[in-house]
Amino acid sequence: MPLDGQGQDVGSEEEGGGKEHCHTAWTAAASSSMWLYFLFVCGGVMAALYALWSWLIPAVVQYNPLLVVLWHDIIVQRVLNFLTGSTQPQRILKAVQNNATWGDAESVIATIDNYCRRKEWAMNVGDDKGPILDSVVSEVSPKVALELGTYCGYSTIRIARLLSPGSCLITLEFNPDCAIIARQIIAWAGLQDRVQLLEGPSKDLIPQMKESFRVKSFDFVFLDHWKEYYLPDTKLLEECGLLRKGTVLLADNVICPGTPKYLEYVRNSPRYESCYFKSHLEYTKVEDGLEKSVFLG
Ligand SMILES: C[S@@+](CC[C@H](N)C(=O)[O-])C[C@H]1O[C@@H](n2cnc3c(N)ncnc32)[C@H](O)[C@@H]1O
Ligand SMILES: [Mg+2]
Repeated sequence: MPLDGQGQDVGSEEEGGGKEHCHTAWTAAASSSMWLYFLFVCGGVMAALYALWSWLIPAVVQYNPLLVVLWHDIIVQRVLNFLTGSTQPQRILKAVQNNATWGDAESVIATIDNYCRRKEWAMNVGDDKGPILDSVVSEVSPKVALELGTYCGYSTIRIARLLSPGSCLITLEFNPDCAIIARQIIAWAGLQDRVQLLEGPSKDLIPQMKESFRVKSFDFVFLDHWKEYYLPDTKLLEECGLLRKGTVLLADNVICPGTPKYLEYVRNSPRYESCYFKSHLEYTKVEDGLEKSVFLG
């Protein structure tokens, strides 16, 4: 009996064990297929988000000035700052160090354009308006040039690489974090000897140009700092006697974000002869352009 009982007991245990084993195998199979399904859904969601982030939204917003600023300058930049623990100028410097040839200005320009077209938009004058800037600089062939607003040094490099030996470019930047990066990018392009980067607000530095930096007058001025300063700084340059008959002012972003007061001034003042070069806001399809204004004295 005990044997039978034991035998019966063993038999029923084996049966129970088999059922349990079967049940466990089913649970394992079900949970692994649930996992596979979960991973598949997550992968799909990630792929869709990536396509939205890197292709669909940029393709849609590139036609609208407000959406461009909202998406690229506010959302994407903040997300990348948060995820990478770095600033946009630091990321641009890294792209230059990883991809551009040391001492080769053209390769620095191409690297920055490539990075800003493919990875993240930045407020450089860019590769659409860049050739217009190049042609005006080449035509003027300035001995002494001024740039208002350096950011990472992209336009500084575009201008400085076209200067003849003995010429120089003074560039002003009031954000010290940008100035640190710009110095390194300008050095990477091999142009540090032709460029003097001054840190501080234009309204304080412009009046010091004659005494502290021995500038008689500028042959060329590139205006590309915050748009509300274009007009007051132009008037300051006039008051300080830093414009001579024939000085060429070239102003970026006169349509987007726009500089209506400056445009009204240079287009209506008898002291300037002004013309517009139509193009696009950097790395987008939004209309923007450069205003070239020759100071008549
Ligand atoms: C549009 S970004 C310059 C882009 C640069 N010119 C390029 O194309 O590569 C404008 C820069 O001007 C600087 N800035 C704005 N207002 C300024 C001022 N009043 N004085 C000096 N720097 C200024 C900002 O900190 C910013 O880095
Ligand atoms: Mg600009």
